[in-house]
Amino acid sequence: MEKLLEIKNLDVAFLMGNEHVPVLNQISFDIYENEVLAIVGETGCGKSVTGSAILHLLPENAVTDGEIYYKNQEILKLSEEKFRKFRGREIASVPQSPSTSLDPMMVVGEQVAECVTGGYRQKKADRENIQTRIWDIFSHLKLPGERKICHAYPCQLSGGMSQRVLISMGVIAEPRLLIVDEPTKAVDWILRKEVVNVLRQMKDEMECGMMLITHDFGAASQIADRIGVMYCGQMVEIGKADEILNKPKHPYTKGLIDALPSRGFHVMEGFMPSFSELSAGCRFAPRCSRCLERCRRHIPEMYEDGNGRQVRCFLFEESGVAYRSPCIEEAVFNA
Ligand SMILES: Nc1ncnc2c1ncn2[C@@H]1O[C@H](COP(=O)(O)OP(=O)(O)OP(=O)(O)O)[C@@H](O)[C@H]1O
Ligand code: NI
Repeated sequence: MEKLLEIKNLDVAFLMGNEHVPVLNQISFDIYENEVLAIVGETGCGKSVTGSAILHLLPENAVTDGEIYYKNQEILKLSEEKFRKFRGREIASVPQSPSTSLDPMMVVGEQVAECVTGGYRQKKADRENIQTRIWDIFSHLKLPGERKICHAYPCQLSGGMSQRVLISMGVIAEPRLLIVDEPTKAVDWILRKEVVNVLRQMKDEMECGMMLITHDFGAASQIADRIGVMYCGQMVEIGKADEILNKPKHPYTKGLIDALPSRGFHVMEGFMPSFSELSAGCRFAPRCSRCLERCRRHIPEMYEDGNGRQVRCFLFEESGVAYRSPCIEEAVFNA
């Protein structure tokens, strides 16, 4: 599979008065064509900032460093004008919540059409074209009575229908890469299942890569091909979804999985440190039950096993040994 997106050593800091608060630190990962990469991690770890950096949506007080390549072209440093040709058609995002992203005074068909350059204000032929495409996407997303729904106002739709309208807004321009930030955050349990199902169906039917940002490990493991785990502005582990779920290597990933209701609800102790008070050494060290003396003094790098699994943890520094021998690996965690 071809690489669609390649992020190399991305740093993002925010200027807060005279203070320079570093948030993202050396983030590197790839997204391949037609794959779903989920980014998980607890609140405030930098998932949305990463998505905003890709979409050129960071606020003015953000300072960035590093590179982001989309189909081999560097896009992080592109001017707004040059980036415009990527937004929508190449890289698009699904708005976060119906209540903040849908205009209550406008019929939803028109709002979806606005996501294509020119919207309904285009020539008649194009307008009809867009209309047909909206019907097509609505029926694809199993929005019953798609023609009628185009003329409905947001308050006339159920929660599940509104969520699907938002997804339509992301996919109407047929992007190659779709960024979906926290699709299940504000929705209840029944709706969550529905959103997960729609996304899973989209993954199978539409040919685009997807970056799914969520703190919901359950949703991530149901939809994603690979999962990247972030902690306090750093990527700490990345690998195939089933391997991350069934054989987590980083102690933080293991903690997140143990906290899942299906795995016993063992909630991790402690809190993520604040970005302005980071101590030397591994950022997870203060909460880590496997912490070694050196973890408090030195920052571990990302170690790679040669099969695409990366772990930022000294326990896997001698990856040749730790990765090749399952018994040693078990020993590390079960000791
Ligand atoms: N404009 C900004 N100015 C200053 N700090 C910011 C700004 N935007 C985000 N941050 C900080 O960056 C950090 C990462 O935020 P981000 O929104 O990426 O977290 P997240 O992982 O998406 O969390 P959540 O799961 O709650 O959405 C947070 O500490 C946040 O306060
Ligand atoms: Ni977020």
